[in-house]
Amino acid sequence: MAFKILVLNLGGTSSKFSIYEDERHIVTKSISHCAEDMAAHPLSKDQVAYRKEIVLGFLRENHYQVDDFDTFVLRAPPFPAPRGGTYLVEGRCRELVLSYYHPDEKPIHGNRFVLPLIDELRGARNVPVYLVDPDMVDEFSEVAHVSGLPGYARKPSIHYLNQKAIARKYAQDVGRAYSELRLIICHLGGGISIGAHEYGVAIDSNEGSEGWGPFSTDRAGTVATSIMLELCFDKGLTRQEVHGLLRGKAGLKGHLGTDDLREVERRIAEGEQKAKLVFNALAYQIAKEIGSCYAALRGKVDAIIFTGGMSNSKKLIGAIESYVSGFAPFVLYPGEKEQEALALGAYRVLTGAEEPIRL
Ligand SMILES: Nc1ncnc2c1ncn2[C@@H]1O[C@H](COP(=O)(O)OP(=O)(O)OP(=O)(O)O)[C@@H](O)[C@H]1O
Ligand SMILES: CCCC(=O)O
Repeated sequence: MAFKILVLNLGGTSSKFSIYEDERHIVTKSISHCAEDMAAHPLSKDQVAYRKEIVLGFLRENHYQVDDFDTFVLRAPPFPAPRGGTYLVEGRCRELVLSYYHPDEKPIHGNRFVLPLIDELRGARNVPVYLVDPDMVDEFSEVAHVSGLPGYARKPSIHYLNQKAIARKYAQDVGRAYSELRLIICHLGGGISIGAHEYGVAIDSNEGSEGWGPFSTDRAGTVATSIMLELCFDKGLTRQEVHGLLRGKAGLKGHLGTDDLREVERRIAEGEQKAKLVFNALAYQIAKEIGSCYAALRGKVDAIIFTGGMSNSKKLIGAIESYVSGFAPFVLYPGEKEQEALALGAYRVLTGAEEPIRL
């Protein structure tokens, strides 16, 4: 009997569900949630209810029931995982994952409420739940950790799961080992993370979740200290309001009222000058971040790889290329390899090929 694996990958604005039987992909459904649906389910607990119904619909469409599954595998929230691998969600690991769930607050990202959703789905059944290659695995070099503020190290926040899966896929496609390549990997999704990978190790990156780097669909990216001070102390805003502004009402959404790059492209095609300027600024900031990874890799780069939903945009890739095309060849893997990476990570531990990590 094959192991039946349900993969749940909830993004900020998207939901991706897959069913695998052993290593075999059966079906995937990918949904981009429209702004109206997100607004109709404003709190994290509302999102649990909303997306649970979508999962159940996906199972019905494909003639599966929740009880058919031997395991659930999830994209993890950004907890400080000590290393890459497959984590069993029990004990301390479970506590850490649940510490990101704030039912009565606006959700930051789907990975924050996916475990409560699974808990509702599995009920009393003791089905193992796994996480694979969590986003906050820290492989920074020693020098990359040092910030200018003593006591506050620079820390990575990259789409670790997808960055690693894409790096391995590229290595396989060119018939080389990931451990012998120097790569810049640009995950252009709801969030943007750009990583410098040196011989199989992500030695530096921007802070894709909450911090420095390019702005993204709805996040501000780098913000000057003086602006932070003004927001925190001069505007009478609460901590939650400042956070919501920087992550949720910034980036494309802040400038143009949409976090959908396809809509931005449509508006540019209709002649909207502001959309054009913001689009060009996005490409410019991404190119500059690629430049910083290029420096981290001492200018020796085998490929600059693009992945994530926004990598589908030929216009965006073209605009980035106009700045950094001379650095290294561009390689495109639009979308992501996260579903497969999650399923195979769970499969390895189910079959005993790998020990799960327990915290
Ligand atoms: N064909 C396309 N052309 C242009 N942009 C696209 C296309 N498909 C998706 N996008 C854009 O990609 C972005 C969403 O990317 P993606 O689905 O990878 O994000 P996510 O999974 O929600 O978040 P994250 O990648 O941070 O986990 C949106 O801005 C969307 O408009
Ligand atoms: C690395 C960024 C992951 C997220 O979108 O929070």
